[in-house]
Parts: sequence; C-alpha cells; structure tokens
Amino acid sequence: MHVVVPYRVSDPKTRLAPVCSPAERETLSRAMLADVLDAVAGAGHDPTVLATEPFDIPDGASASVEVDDRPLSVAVNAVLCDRVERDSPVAVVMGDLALATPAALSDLFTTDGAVVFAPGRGGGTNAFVARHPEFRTDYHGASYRDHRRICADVGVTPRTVDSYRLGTDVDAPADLVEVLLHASENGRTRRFLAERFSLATGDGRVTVERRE
Ligand SMILES: Nc1nc2c(ncn2[C@@H]2O[C@H](COP(=O)(O)OP(=O)(O)OP(=O)(O)O)[C@@H](O)[C@H]2O)c(=O)[nH]1
Ligand SMILES: C[C@H](OP(=O)(O)O)C(=O)O
Repeated sequence: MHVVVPYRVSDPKTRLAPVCSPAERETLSRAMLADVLDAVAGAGHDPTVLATEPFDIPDGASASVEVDDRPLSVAVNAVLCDRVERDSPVAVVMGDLALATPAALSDLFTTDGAVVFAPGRGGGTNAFVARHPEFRTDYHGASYRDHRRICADVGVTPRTVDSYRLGTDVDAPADLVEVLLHASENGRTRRFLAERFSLATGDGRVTVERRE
C-alpha cells in the first residue's frame, strides 16, 4: 500500500494562532508529522510526505518526500490518478493525527473495501484508503459528506472505520486537550505541548491553559 501524508510546510495550523505563536505552530506541526510517520512505519508501511515545498523530514522519522505545490485536493488526486488507476491501493493519512497509532492505522489499512474512510470530527476526512480507480478527493468544508457523494457518483459504497484516534485531528485549541489526555507520552506532540500547556478544569468542558 502506498501511504501518502499531505503536509503544508509554511504557516501551518493557522487555527491554532489564538494560542500558539507562528514558531510554535511550525514546531507543533512538525512534531505531529513525525508522530504520524512513526505510526505509519509502525503499521508496516513506508510513508511518502506529499509536501507543498521541499523540506527536511524531522530527525528520527523516516519518509520519502514528494513536492507538489498545487492545492491539496489537486495534489492528492494526482497521486490517486497515478497509482490507483494502475491497481495499486493508496492510503492518505493527514499529518495532524497526533493520536494515531500503528494499531489504529492497521485497522484502516486492512479493512476491505473500494474506499474506506476514517472521518474526522467536524466533517473532515482524516484518512482513507482508495482501491477504486475513479475515486477522487474534494477536501475542505464537510469533505466526509462530499467524499461519500463522490463515491456514490462512481458507484462505490464506501466503508467507514470507527476510530477515536483517527477521528481526532488537531485543528483548534480545544483539540489540544485530546493530545494532553490521550497521545503517547513518548510522542513528540505530547511532549511539546505538555511543556507549554496544562489541562484546565472548571464547570464546563476541559480546556488548556499556558503553564506559568
Ligand atoms: N500537500 C498539501 N498538504 C496540505 C495542504 N493544506 C493542508 N495540508 C496538510 O493536510 C493536513 C490537514 O490540514 P488542515 O488541518 O486542513 O490544514 P492546516 O493547514 O494544517 O491548518 P489550518 O491552517 O488551521 O487550516 C495537514 O497534514 C496539513 O499539513 C496543501 O495545500 N497541500
Ligand atoms: C483537509 C480538511 O481538513 P480539516 O479542515 O477537516 O482539518 C478535510 O479533511 O477536508
């Protein structure tokens, strides 16, 4: 299976700007990418990072890099076109799945189906496997709904894996709570965040606050 991890190199994770400086967003984004690459490797696959510009893979992680500066869906569709049409399945795993584990990814990779989704909370498509030559992506917005429509258009009944770990992408400040609670203590993302933030409990939902 060809496993692709899309990655925007410059000015990443803008929705975290209310709580993280530009430099922190960049370091956090690289930490998440490294953790995702480790999880893919742990599931037995060699990942390829589909990057918007050339960059160095974070120390300790391992991956090939393919550069495509076109918009996300165009770049991913080019890979699907190239690979799946030649009968080679493709998995696309977003680089911000800080809770991903080899086991969670293996469940996705080994689920039979022409198209198998790991939906994200909030409407996105955090990961999928495509084995059908005509499936294409249309990311952003409620892409999980849109991707199901695209499946219907090409006559595919998609399958979905039920995964808290793959369903949790780190987009907004509230998602940092999930990382502090559930990411591996040895992972780069958790270590980076735990140095800067702690959980704040009160009457409502748990949030994060800056350490003194
Ligand atoms: N190759 C490629 N990857 C992208 C692009 N946009 C986002 N990504 C990656 O896709 C994954 C999901 O990204 P998003 O959460 O939608 O966007 P983001 O850029 O990380 O964060 P925001 O600025 O807050 O939207 C992350 O691994 C990003 O690095 C793009 O245009 N091209
Ligand atoms: C790329 C986008 O990610 P989100 O905005 O949901 O993080 C999506 O999954 O469509």
